[in-house]
Amino acid sequence: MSEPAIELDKLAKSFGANQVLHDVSLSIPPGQTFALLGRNGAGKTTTIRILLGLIAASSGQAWVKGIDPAKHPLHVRGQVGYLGEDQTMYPWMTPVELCRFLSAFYPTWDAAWANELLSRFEIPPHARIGRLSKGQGVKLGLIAALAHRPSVVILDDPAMGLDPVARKEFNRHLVEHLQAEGTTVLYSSHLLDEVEAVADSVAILDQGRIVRTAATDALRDDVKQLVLPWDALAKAPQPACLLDLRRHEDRAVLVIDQAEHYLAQLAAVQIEPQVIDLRLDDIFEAFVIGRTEGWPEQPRAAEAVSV
Ligand SMILES: Nc1ncnc2c1ncn2[C@@H]1O[C@H](COP(=O)(O)OP(=O)(O)OP(=O)(O)O)[C@@H](O)[C@H]1O
Repeated sequence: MSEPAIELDKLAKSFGANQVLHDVSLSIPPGQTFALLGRNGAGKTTTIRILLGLIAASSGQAWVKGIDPAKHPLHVRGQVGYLGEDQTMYPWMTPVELCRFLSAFYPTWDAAWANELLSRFEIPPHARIGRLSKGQGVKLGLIAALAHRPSVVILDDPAMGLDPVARKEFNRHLVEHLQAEGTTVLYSSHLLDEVEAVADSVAILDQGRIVRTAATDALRDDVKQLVLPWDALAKAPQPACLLDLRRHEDRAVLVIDQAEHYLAQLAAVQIEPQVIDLRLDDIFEAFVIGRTEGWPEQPRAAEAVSV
């Protein structure tokens, strides 16, 4: 098996007394498009900054293409295409000048592709960068990150600040182009419907901990919403992987991980709930804000309930 393009092993990070990453481990194979999902403050940017050697982990290790960013930060940054959340570029240059400037640093700079992206993204080539709109600045940052054709690309919320058309352009064209080229892409995002369309795998980061990592399709297969009469819960085994439990009038609405296993347990007590497929945003929500308390007491003598 080939070496992972990106690997994290039990990464922890504290800022003073505030521990913001706990035991974060990940392995991303080459060519994969991997989305890091988390609410504000979950630790996405901190993880990315450690991967680029911009900050040091408190403990644990990270590797990009086998290189330790804590020891060789410049080597890693030379190999990776990176777009940060608050990328600042040289405001006095024009986009064309910036591309020329960057091409001197990267022997692999693809000037033709940079020009094609400048025109596809409708960036005024000769305007001062300081005068560009926020979205134009993000697009220019993407070009700067990608035009040296790195084999690993790390993007911190690349769609932030882009309008819906530009986001589609990013997802449909740019990410698909990178996928076709076999580039490894790690990106953080809040826009889950767009992630769903392109990410091979996702990790859900909640308060500095990875609570689930899976191939996007497998996650949709594993996590389901089940609807059954509330009274049936008393006869149902309590699920080991309950993510959310709500009562809607006389019905119980559950979100369950490893749903297939739990459905078999329910079938054994003659309960056949309605099974509903979930989108990635609902799955994410169940993991990070799901409520699991309130399971009814088991009755002393359980009777079979059919629904
Ligand atoms: N330099 C720093 N000093 C102190 N605390 C920090 C520093 N950088 C980040 N933090 C804290 O670490 C936590 C995680 O922040 P981080 O920026 O990694 O979150 P995020 O998941 O990227 O959030 P967002 O989606 O809002 O960008 C937050 O509580 C933040 O306040």
